[in-house]
Amino acid sequence: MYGNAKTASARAPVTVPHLLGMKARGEKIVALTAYDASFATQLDNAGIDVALVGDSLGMVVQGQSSTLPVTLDEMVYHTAAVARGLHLALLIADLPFMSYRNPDAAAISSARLLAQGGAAMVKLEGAGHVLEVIRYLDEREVPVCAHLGLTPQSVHKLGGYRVQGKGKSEAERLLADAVAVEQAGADLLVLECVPAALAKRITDALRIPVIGIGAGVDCDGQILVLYDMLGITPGKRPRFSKDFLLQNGTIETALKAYAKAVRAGEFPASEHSF
Ligand SMILES: Nc1nc(=O)c2c([nH]1)NC[C@@H]1CN(c3ccc(C(=O)N[C@@H](CCC(=O)O)C(=O)O)cc3)CN21
Ligand SMILES: CC(C)C(=O)C(=O)O
Ligand SMILES: [Mg+2]
Repeated sequence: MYGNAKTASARAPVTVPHLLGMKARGEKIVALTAYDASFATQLDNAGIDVALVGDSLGMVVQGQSSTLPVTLDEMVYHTAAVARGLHLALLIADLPFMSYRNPDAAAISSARLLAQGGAAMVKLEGAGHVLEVIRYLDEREVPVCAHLGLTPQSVHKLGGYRVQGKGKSEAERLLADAVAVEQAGADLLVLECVPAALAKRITDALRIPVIGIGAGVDCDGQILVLYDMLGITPGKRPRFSKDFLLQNGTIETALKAYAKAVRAGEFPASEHSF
């Protein structure tokens, strides 16, 4: 049977070494975003492995048009709320825009997310100068999730929310960045909106687990924005998302159906991939 699908009471909390073991054993990692305590408990009850307090909360909770306005105070607030409802899934919190602009800022920001927010890991976007930040945090025992491909905090440079790594040189660059973040000490990598074939190459090249969103079925795990997979995000939803509430009727069964589909390699299908 799949790794973490036992009843909540029988399961042990998910840890960083546990996720590495899951990759080694070929068990898919199931992740979702969460922004409050009530949904956090729903995630735990459904056997979700990883909960991310994403800065996507700026868009789906606050109604902003990008993730850039989200502040560290807001991330700490939501992370602490999620932590109160979460006892099993590994809790990751996004470092918001500019909160990791240099190693010192990143350490101060991460300390707040871990100490006040109760997160077990922080997530940051990009490579380049961010490699030095990852190294600095890793040396200070802060678990780090890297995030490459479509990095929403770079929306103004990218020119929109578009698939990344399409050309040959862009693909090689992305693979090199992925190897570099692992080398710098990242414990996990989120790969967003990249062609499925490239995501598979990157996943095969890395020792650390790769969690995909719009990155095809061959990643070590999947993540979606919770409100997208419950069909409650207003307006246009990304093509890679799927409404699991529609066919399942309750939030509990929708979350369980998502977890089951990811573990069976049935989500994402080709229509959710690039
Ligand atoms: N509700 C929500 N879901 C998300 O997945 C999400 C957020 N918000 N906010 C932060 C970022 C922004 N993301 C996005 C937003 C839009 C697309 C999008 O519309 N993509 C096009 C593909 C464009 C192309 O083909 O290049 C799509 O049709 O899905 C993708 C990622 C992912 N993240
Ligand atoms: C979509 C995920 C990976 C994210 O970064 C967020 O929710 O902010
Ligand atoms: Mg984010």
